Amino acid sequence: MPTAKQETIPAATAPAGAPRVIEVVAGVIRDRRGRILLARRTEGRDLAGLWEFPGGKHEAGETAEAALKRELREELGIAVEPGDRVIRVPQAYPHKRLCLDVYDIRAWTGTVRGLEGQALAWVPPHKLADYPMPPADVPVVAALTQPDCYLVTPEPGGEEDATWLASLERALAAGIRRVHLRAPACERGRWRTLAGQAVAVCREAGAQVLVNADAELAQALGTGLHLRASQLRTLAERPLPRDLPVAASCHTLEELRLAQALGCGWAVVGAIKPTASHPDAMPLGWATFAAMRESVALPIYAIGGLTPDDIAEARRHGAQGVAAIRGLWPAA
Ligand SMILES: Nc1nc2c([nH]c(=O)n2[C@H]2C[C@H](O)[C@@H](COP(=O)(O)OP(=O)(O)OP(=O)(O)O)O2)c(=O)[nH]1
Repeated sequence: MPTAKQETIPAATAPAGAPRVIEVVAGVIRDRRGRILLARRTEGRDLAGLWEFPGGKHEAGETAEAALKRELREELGIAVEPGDRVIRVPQAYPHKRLCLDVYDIRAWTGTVRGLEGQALAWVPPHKLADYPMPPADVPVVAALTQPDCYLVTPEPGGEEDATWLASLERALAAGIRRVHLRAPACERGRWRTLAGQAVAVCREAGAQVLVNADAELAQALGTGLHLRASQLRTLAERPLPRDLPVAASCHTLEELRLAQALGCGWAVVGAIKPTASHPDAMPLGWATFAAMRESVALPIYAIGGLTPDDIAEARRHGAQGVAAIRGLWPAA
């Protein structure tokens, strides 16, 4: 992963007439119990009352590392050693555009104090989402608490079901913890049985499961639901209860906005690179991905010709990580 020592990267291509992008750097500071420090934005400032990761704007000519060290000394009275990047989130607000570049703090010394009158809270990672935060922080919290790989299953096709299930088990053994069960070409009866077996295998491994498109099958199996982009236009409300995840595949900003309005937990956007399944499709590329991500506050996986080797690049453009069929399915 890149570190804060690296130079600032230019933001996504700005739409014509868009305001200049403000570079903001923030740190994930942990205590010995693994809790993460949040600070509350004080009255009279933009986004007052919301909780944030401590940090602030770059001063002219400053690197991310220098800005982070200065901000955390001024705001909290601590000396920090920045580590790996968590995620860099391009985000548009109604009156400004910023890039929130978030780094893990590898080590720190001193006593944490709110030197600017800000309230502070040490928060266990699983409780971060309970704190009201600015839109740019939604992908940050997801990056800290949710899987960076989202496996999309390949069609079983002519393969034996047992062989396909054994491959799924190998993917889970390799660390996959979020699975999209997808086989639109599979005969329905066969798929219902195979999907049921796959859900059992995923649960055994502690992985979260979503089935593709079929809300009835998701309800029957008690899984989440991954919507096709076309379904976003037909649904008036979230098709599952709140405790079950709903996600969506999106190709346009309009679809991303529909996914957000519907209450999807995350989206998948691509194709970033050319893929074997869509060799003639024009790839989106990372800059367009980042420009799309700027306008919603959703965690977004990048898809299309990607593997785990692309996770750092994905995070650098504001993605939660990578979604893939071939890139995450073990070789036979
Ligand atoms: N430090 C920090 N800032 C964040 C986070 N999320 C987020 O949207 N921001 C925004 C709020 C601010 O607009 C900007 C950070 O600016 P700042 O904290 O240095 O400065 P400020 O209060 O003077 O900013 P402003 O009112 O002029 O916008 O980034 C976050 O998690 N941490």
